[in-house]
Amino acid sequence: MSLAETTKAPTTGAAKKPATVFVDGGSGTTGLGINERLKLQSDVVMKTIADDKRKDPAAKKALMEEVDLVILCLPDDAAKETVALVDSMGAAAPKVLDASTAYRVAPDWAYGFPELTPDQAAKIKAAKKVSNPGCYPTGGIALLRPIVDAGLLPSDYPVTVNAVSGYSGGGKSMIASFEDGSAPSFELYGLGFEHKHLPELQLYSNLTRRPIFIPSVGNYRQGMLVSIPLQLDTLPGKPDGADLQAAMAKRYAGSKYVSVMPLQKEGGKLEPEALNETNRLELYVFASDKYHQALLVARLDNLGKGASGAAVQNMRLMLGLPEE
Ligand SMILES: NC(=O)C1=CN([C@@H]2O[C@H](COP(=O)(O)OP(=O)(O)OC[C@H]3O[C@@H](n4cnc5c(N)ncnc54)[C@H](OP(=O)(O)O)[C@@H]3O)[C@@H](O)[C@H]2O)C=CC1
Ligand SMILES: CC(=O)N[C@@H](CCC(=O)OP(=O)(O)O)C(=O)O
Repeated sequence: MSLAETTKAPTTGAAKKPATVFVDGGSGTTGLGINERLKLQSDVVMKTIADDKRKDPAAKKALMEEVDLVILCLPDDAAKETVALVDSMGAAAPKVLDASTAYRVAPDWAYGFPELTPDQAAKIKAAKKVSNPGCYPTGGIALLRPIVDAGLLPSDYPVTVNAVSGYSGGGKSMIASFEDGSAPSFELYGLGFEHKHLPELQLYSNLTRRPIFIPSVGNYRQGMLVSIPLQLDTLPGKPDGADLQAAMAKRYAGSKYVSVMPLQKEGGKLEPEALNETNRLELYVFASDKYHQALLVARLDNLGKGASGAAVQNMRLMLGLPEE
């Protein structure tokens, strides 16, 4: 057994000493958010890399030999490079949690949405490699999967997902363009029907037909709404809003971070920033019995349950630590 192996903390049950974590890409938007959250956790120790070595593969590898888990907060190509390093480490390899898009539909990775199904948290806990979900899919999948599983929405239904995000969702370059005034107040994007979140949105919602996904970004820093309109009389069995809300409430009963809100029949308003700085996700069903129409809406912080908050939730599962 190598020296590095002997330094690995147990990953099941309560750790006897603090677990060790390295955040690769720790100075980016998602990495900084994770660092802020980890400062509040006494059972996890962060190992940091010298600033002038932060893109040096040899320095990364040496650090990864010392830690139980590495969290990748990198662009996709850089994430793939670090995963190749991990794969070359044999038994000394740490567990990997990747915040990029690179491995979200890879069959040998666990998808890091613990609330997806009743057994997903156990899969994440047991996995060596976990992909942290995209922010928009977190909202879309959370709304769709329970109603597809319940048979209320056919898996080949023509689903449309609309969403708005704060500009921090685009990382350092988008933040700079909004904060220097060069970006518009609001814009639609992803208009080529190719947004990088579509594969995971379709796969983990259990949809056989590719959804239409139209994201947008507004001139505010963080917070997101993901909404899905439904013509209820086109669904087999003609469910009403209460049926949809009940299926979601059943799936997420007892969840610490996902809340299914009471059925909304009086209309109203929703703004995207209410859950900022939390790891929470709220799910709403707005419905009209008169017109047989419904709107499903997820509200979350794109930097919280949509990125860093979810990463810390997954990290704790992977390290065998209790929920925060
Ligand atoms: N922002 C968000 O809401 C979300 C982001 N994500 C994902 O998380 C990942 C990071 O995104 P985000 O934090 O927004 O991006 P940022 O652009 O804010 O940060 C990326 C960081 O990675 C660093 N970096 C780039 N290449 C390397 C390398 N080879 N080795 C070490 N560090 C490197 C960059 O440094 P430098 O600037 O010096 O190149 C930068 O600090 C992406 O894959 C993104 O898709 C996921 C969910 C939500
Ligand atoms: C507003 C904005 O630009 N948002 C980003 C998604 C943020 C996110 O979840 O990123 P990853 O899937 O890369 O992890 C985008 O649409 O590309």
